[in-house]
This record gives sequence, structure tokens and C-alpha cells, in this order.
Amino acid sequence: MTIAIDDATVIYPDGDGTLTALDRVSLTADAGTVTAITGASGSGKSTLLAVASTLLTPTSGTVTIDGRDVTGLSARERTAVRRDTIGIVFQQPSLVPSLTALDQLVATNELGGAKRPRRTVRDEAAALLDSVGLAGLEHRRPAHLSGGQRQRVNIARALMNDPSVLVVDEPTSALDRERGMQIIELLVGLTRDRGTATLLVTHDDRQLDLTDRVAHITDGALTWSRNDEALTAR
Ligand SMILES: Nc1ncnc2c1ncn2[C@@H]1O[C@H](COP(=O)(O)OP(=O)(O)OP(=O)(O)O)[C@@H](O)[C@H]1O
Repeated sequence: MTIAIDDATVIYPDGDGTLTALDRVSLTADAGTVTAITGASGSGKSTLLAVASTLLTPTSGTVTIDGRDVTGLSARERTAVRRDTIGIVFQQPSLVPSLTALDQLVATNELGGAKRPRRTVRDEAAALLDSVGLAGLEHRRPAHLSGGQRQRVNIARALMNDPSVLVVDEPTSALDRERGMQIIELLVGLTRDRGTATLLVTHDDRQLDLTDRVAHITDGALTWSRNDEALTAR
């Protein structure tokens, strides 16, 4: 298994008291599968993704990625784990306005500190843009791309470090239904091709049929709505 969250609880300070945002959540996900995470606003979905992507250390419980327990690592070590093994797609594409689609991907790689030949990195970035359906648009800046195309750049950028885990927070909330479904189909295809363990938060029930498993969060507690053992054992 690629990622294992074991008995994770997150407690935030809340006024004079505390708020339990995640309540003893356990979740594992394998390479090449998409796990959907649903739940009402404020139920704990983003908190779960923050834990899965090492942005937030749980108050108790552990997170294991590629067999390594990352929970006890220093902030610096966690940053390295994130850079090397995790791809993150936020709700709104946070692209740099002055950079072309290709340079958004190249810049991410350079920020990561990777010392690889620039030509190789550009070739990889171009291939990734092609794989998300943006061949021919590599040199456009964000203002000259549609919302769906911007989200595709965002997804391609998250894959630049060839992550084991892909964490995706409501990628289609700014898109119409059809374009939203196309983005989910793309994410499922990329998950299969690149072997990521993908965790996908979505509010759109119509997208769930495209995913392998569906977990539901209520007040921080996780239950499975659909958990196909045959797929997870793969
Ligand atoms: N930094 C924080 N400090 C205190 N409470 C927080 C913090 N972040 C989130 N919470 C609370 O934790 C709970 C879970 O929040 P979370 O953002 O994980 O929910 P969500 O399911 O992602 O919601 P939405 O669908 O609205 O994005 C909420 O009650 C929220 O108010």
C-alpha cells in the first residue's frame, strides 16, 4: 500500500475549548486507485487531505507513505517528503500569471531544488502537458486558458515530481458539470497510468461512479460508502 493513515485524530483549539476535526480516522490507499472522500462542509475533508499530504501532523495517530512513517519527522524532513512523494491539487489553480503553461511546470521543478538538465525538465513538462490534453497550448499564459485548461495545468504541475500520492481537493468546483466530469476522467486515467494513490475530495455525487472507493466523513469520523476489496487488493 502506498499511503496508510492509522487512527489519526486532529484536535484544534476552539475558543476556550477544543474541536475534534478528525476523529480516529484510518485509511489506506494503493497505487493506481482513486479514493473519493465526501462529506458536508466542515466535516473534516480538507483536514484529512492536509494530514495525508504531511501539511498537518495529526494530534495522535500515524501517517505512513511508501512504507515510511512520516509523523515524527521534522518540518524540514516533511517538506522533503512532500516535494519528493506527494502531488497536491488545490481547488483553485494557483498559477503564476506571468508564466506560460510549460514554465509553470519547469518553475515548480526548479523550486524543488532538483538538479536536472533544463532540457530534460522541459521535455518532461511538455510530455505531461500533452498527457493532460494541452498539446499545442504549452506557451499560453493562464489568462489565455479556460478554467478547465488551467485546472489541467494545475494537475500536470502536481505530477512533475512523479508523486506516489496525489491529493486533490475539489478540483471541479469552478467548472460546469461536463468539464468537471472530464477533469475527473482525466484524473482517473492519470492515476492508472502513473500509479499514484489518489485521494479526491468531491461534492459532486455524479463523479463517484468513476472512482474506485468512496469514503464519507461525518463530524471527523470516516465510514466507507463503497470499498471494493478486489480493487484495493490489486
Ligand atoms: N486551523 C483551524 N483551527 C480551528 N478549527 C479549524 C481549523 N481548520 C479547520 N477547522 C475546523 O475543523 C473542522 C473541519 O474543517 P475542514 O476544513 O477539514 O472541513 P471540510 O470538510 O474540508 O469543509 P469544506 O467542505 O467547507 O471545505 C471545521 O469545523 C472547521 O471549522
